[in-house]
Amino acid sequence: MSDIDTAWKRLETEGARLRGIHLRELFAADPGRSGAFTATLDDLSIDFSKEKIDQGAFSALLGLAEATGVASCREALFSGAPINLTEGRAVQHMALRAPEGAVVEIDGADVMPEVRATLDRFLAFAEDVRSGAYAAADGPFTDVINIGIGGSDLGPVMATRALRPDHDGPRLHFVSNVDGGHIADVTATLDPKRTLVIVASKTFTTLETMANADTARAWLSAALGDGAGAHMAAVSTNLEATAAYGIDASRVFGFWDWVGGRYSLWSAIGLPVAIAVGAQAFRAFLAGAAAMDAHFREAPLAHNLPVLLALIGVWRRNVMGWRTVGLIPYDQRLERFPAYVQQLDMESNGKSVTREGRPAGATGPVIWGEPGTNAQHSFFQLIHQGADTVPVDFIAAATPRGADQHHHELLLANCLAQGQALAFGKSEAEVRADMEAEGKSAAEIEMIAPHRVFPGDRPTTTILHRALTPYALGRLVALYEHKVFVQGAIWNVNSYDQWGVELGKVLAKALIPAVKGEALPEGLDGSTAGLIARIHDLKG
Ligand SMILES: O=P(O)(O)OC[C@H]1O[C@](O)(CO)[C@@H](O)[C@@H]1O
Repeated sequence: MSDIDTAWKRLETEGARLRGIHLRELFAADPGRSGAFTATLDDLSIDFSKEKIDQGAFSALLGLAEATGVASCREALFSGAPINLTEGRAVQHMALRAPEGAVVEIDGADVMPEVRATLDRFLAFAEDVRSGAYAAADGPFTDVINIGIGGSDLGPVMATRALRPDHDGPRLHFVSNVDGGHIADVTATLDPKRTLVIVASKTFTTLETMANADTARAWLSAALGDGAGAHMAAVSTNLEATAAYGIDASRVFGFWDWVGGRYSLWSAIGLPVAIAVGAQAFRAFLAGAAAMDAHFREAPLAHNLPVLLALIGVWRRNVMGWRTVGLIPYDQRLERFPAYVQQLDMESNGKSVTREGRPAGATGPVIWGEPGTNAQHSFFQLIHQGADTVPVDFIAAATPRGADQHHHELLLANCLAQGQALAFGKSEAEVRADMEAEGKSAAEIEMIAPHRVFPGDRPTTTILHRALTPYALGRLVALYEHKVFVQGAIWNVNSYDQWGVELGKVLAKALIPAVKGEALPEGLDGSTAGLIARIHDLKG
């Protein structure tokens, strides 16, 4: 049996043992377990004491990390080796936030001079837009539309909303969906004469983005004629395509094929964020991520935050067999964080073959979520009393930014209460005692009590930091990036390709003529042909 098989076997044994032990019992046996199962980096902590693990399981998880070579995979990542083997590329988004003086070599060449020059250039442009040094014909830009999708959209949207207290630049708007309603609704409220449009696309070929860019250009041209071009900027790795599209090179900002789309927020893809919050705050955001990079690279596995978060995920997914994870920020400004992590995690580790092309076991879980406390009043019912166990990550800040302290205390109390209720629940005996104290009749108690029982034993991990500053946001995003990397290493999948999105793109292109009313593609299946016929009927 290989070391890896032995490590998995040991975990199975630990899982079988712990499955039968309620979280209440784990806390009764070791009331101080939050000390043992909390890891910190400065003001950031991860408390995983409400997960169904104990020291035996924890040490088995660390054994798995060692057996699967997480530490050597981590070195390969930072070395600039082409670990994205299906595309023959290095994975080096960390270079985009590397500190002053760092040298990062890819293919034997230091990429940092170019990275720094591009960062300086796009931050200078952001400052020019903010100050009005680069202005619209009628005065400073009041509004900016970022057109992009996936990694060219979710990161900028998420970060712009998260950093609302730092937002002192022009208003930001985001158009991603090819649904014409999206761009129509955004442009309806804006003045083209005072709006800058950024077309953000790593490939500059994405159907949705190019269709929206064409529509935006037509909207600008209708108001500005030949002046429309001055209202457009682009971010891409495909500089030939941006030139062919006619966007002036002075407003085109590049990045590199060793930056995956869902890891590109740190590159010029972050331009809209920089326009919103300014260069200084953007640099603080990068510094926060760099601090997490240094921690991830240097900290021993047992105290390494991304490694621990990844191991908790492996325990939930592979040992306990729970298939989804709720990501619930108790922070309204992180409202798009679950969607951001959803792409980061599910596009990276939603794989079913190993790096060698053989069948992989259970890999990336389904990630979803909404901010608390809203989540409590919608789907938390199922998490408390549903038939499935749904593990949850909570994220909260100890202090608010630009918001009322009293509200924040209510928010935190709710976050903590959910973790308590999920872990410890409320037994039937407790429910009956409460109902008796409320003066309910024996018949009513008999009928209602089972419905009021909370089984508990439902795991949560709580991530806490001081405040959601640009630095803290950078650190948080990098935490999840590296967690995804560690899980990919353990599952032995390539976390950096996304072939699974390709087939739909090809099929959609082939169907466009038929949807427009031309001939159906040859050999089209009966269901799709029937749906197209129905669409034409309904169009009339
Ligand atoms: O930035 P691009 O090249 O337009 O791609 C957008 C998104 O599309 C994807 O390639 C998936 O289709 C994502 O990985 C990417 O973030």
